[in-house]
Amino acid sequence: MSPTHPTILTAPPTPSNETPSTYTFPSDRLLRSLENPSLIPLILVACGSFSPITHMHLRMFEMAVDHVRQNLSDTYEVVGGYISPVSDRYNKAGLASATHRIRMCELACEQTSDWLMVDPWEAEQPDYQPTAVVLDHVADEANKILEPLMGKKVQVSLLCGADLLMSMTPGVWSVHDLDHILLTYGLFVIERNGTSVSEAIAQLKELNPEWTSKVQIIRQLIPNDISSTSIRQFLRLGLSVHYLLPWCVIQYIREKGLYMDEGKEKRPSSMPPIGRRGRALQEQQQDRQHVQEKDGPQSLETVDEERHPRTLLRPEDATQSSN
Ligand SMILES: Nc1ncnc2c1ncn2[C@@H]1O[C@H](COP(=O)(O)OP(=O)(O)OP(=O)(O)O)[C@@H](O)[C@H]1O
Ligand SMILES: NC(=O)c1ccc[n+]([C@@H]2O[C@H](COP(=O)(O)O)[C@@H](O)[C@H]2O)c1
Repeated sequence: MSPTHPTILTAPPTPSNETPSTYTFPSDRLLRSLENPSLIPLILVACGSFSPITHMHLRMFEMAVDHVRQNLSDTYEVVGGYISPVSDRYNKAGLASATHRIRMCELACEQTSDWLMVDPWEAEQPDYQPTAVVLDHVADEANKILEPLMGKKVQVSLLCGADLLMSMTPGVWSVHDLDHILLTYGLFVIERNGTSVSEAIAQLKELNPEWTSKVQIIRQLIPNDISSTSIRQFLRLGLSVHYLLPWCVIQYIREKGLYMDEGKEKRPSSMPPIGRRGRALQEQQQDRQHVQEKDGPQSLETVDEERHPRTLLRPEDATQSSN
């Protein structure tokens, strides 16, 4: 256990594998056959808040497909991609309701992609579902459909940004889940401004040298630093978010009046109130310079510690981490 992580006081409810009766695993866009039958079919799953979904969330999948084609073409063929929005039980400030987040993701996938899908299973569960359980769910459902058609098991992998990789420490994740995710599924990690990938990898290696064997790092050749937090801040300030997220999502946000006030957003904002913007922006730049001089490059609003709530352990691990 890392001594830097506080004792977990609130254990989440026991993960439930009950599936609501109306639920059907979305599979209409899954490829049913492989172009090269000797390869392993690969499904990418991105877990997160998606509040709201941005162009970068969608682009992560395209970057991962390019990465597979360029570096792993002798092993994998991508046959599907899923976005799995987290449920309302996720203890994070500033989230729209799961219903809205699912719908925004669906609109974005329907209108900007011909292969991405949204799996609402995680968001519709009454209890918080650890990411390991979500990946198990997708692997089970996808294999029910594809294994008989392809005669082999599908490999499911987690697609995420480097900040999520950096959060992978006992205290935020259970050791059992890290073991399961990193050894069974593997990770496709998109580098992200504010997180040192090499530091994150070193941290993971120190915990268990085997854990990095299935981690693929994807460089951002055209850096894109969009975050949902900055979109929410822009919306509150009445600034344009055009070209940062799909138009259909912008329309949905306007129609439903989402992200217009501070709401539950408690995390310190790096965006100043509109009247003081000029001066505050100046201060922000000075701060940023100070932080960069001190700690290397990072974005003020996206320090990893603020990004991920620390109350996601399974009950048995909460006990572990307080010892
Ligand atoms: N600009 C980005 N570069 C790399 N990865 C990203 C980027 N934006 C989002 N991601 C990744 O997408 C996944 C889901 O993101 P999430 O919904 O948490 O968005 P976010 O922008 O990080 O949200 P928030 O600002 O609310 O913390 C995470 O693994 C996150 O690291
Ligand atoms: N223990 C876990 O399974 C664990 C820990 C931290 C984050 N996560 C997941 O990572 C994602 C993080 O999303 P955000 O970046 O929006 O906080 C969420 O889907 C969350 O469920 C899972």
